[in-house]
Parts: sequence; C-alpha cells; structure tokens
Amino acid sequence: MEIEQTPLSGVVILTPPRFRDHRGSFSESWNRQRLADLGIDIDFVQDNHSLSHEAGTLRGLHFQTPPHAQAKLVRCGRGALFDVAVDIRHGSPTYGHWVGVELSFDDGRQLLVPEGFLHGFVTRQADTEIIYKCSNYYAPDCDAAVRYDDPDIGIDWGLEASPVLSEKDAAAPRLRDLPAYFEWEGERD
Ligand SMILES: Cc1cn([C@H]2C[C@H](O)[C@@H](COP(=O)(O)OP(=O)(O)O[C@H]3O[C@H](C)C(=O)[C@H](O)[C@H]3O)O2)c(=O)[nH]c1=O
Repeated sequence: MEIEQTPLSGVVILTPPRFRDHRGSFSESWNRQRLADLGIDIDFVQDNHSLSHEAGTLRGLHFQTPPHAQAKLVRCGRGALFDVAVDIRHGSPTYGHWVGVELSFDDGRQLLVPEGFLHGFVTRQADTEIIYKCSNYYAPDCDAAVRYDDPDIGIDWGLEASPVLSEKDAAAPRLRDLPAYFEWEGERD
C-alpha cells in the first residue's frame, strides 16, 4: 500500500497494490489492518456509490455536522474524477485551504478525507462512478454544503464549462456564512 501525504494534515493519498493478468486486474480496495498498520484506524460503517452521467458533473462541497461528522475513503469505480478536500477546522494553520487529486479506476488511487473537511468532486469522463467509505451513517438533518466556487476557498476545478449541479449545491452558502462546526485539535501558536 503506497501512502502519500498532502499539504493538509490528515488528508492522504493511498494506492493499494493492483494485480494484473490476462483476465484484467484485482486489488483489495480496503483492508482495515493494512490501514491500521499505517496508523489509519477508522471504523467505516457505510459505503456510498454514485454514478454521474456527464463529464463536468460536480457534487459538493459537502459534509455532515457533528455529532454525525464523517471521515471518507474515496475511490473511482469507473471513469475519472477530480476529488477535493477543504480544511474547515477553525484554528487550523490550513483553515480554508484545499487539495485536489485526480482519481481514476485505472490509477486505483484513493483519497482519505478526515472529519472536519469539506468533500467534493467533479467528473472528468461520462458515466463516472465514485465509491467511498464513510465513518458515520447518513444523517439528513446534519447534511451540509458550501458552494463549490466560494471565492474565499478558490478551488481550481479545471472546468471547461459550467458544471452540472444539484439544486442543493447551486444554492449552497459561502464558508464564511457557516457556524464554526469544527475546531482544530493541534498545537496553537
Ligand atoms: C449522501 C447520501 C444521500 N442519500 C440520498 C439522499 C438523496 O435522496 C439522494 C442523493 O443525495 P445527494 O444529492 O446528497 O447526493 P450527492 O450530491 O452525491 O452527495 C454526496 O456527495 C458528496 C461528494 C459527499 O461527499 C457526500 O457523501 C454526499 O453529500 O441520496 C442517502 O440515502 N444516503 C447518503 O449517505
């Protein structure tokens, strides 16, 4: 299992080994002990799987508020997408900062998005499928969003045209208009 750090503490890129032969390929997409051996011991309880028909479909930026906050382990089941995490832990030295990673079925990479981060993605191909493990169950009353084009975050989505959005995402608020749901637990200066 390869692990690659990102500029946001806790957001890491994981690449499980993939075994290829004349039939195709095989990989263990999730192995709790392998992650625990890397110091990542998260009790995932729900798998999500969504299909987006058009390239340029953007879902996000989403999170669940405490006490139903979710960590997510994201992978691309078919096609390709650009996956983004945004630090919203108040007091964090990277508060409001984002990181984006291209994920595809072919490269087999995964992004770990901890609690306290927004998550969103935009598809790069038609009929792209995203599959992700969640560390807490869906809680509609705690489902929240921030607009994908929030100027205070400034994500470069690599869009060539306006994205395909849900009504919810098209009407999402700016980060500055949200309460402080998450506090950074690191050492303060
Ligand atoms: C998230 C979720 C949704 N639903 C139902 C609720 C709606 O009737 C339908 C579509 O939900 P939504 O439009 O919120 O789906 P996405 O826009 O893909 O949202 C997700 O996409 C971003 C990128 C995420 O990281 C979150 O997991 C999640 O917010 O599925 C469920 O029944 N369970 C669930 O866990």
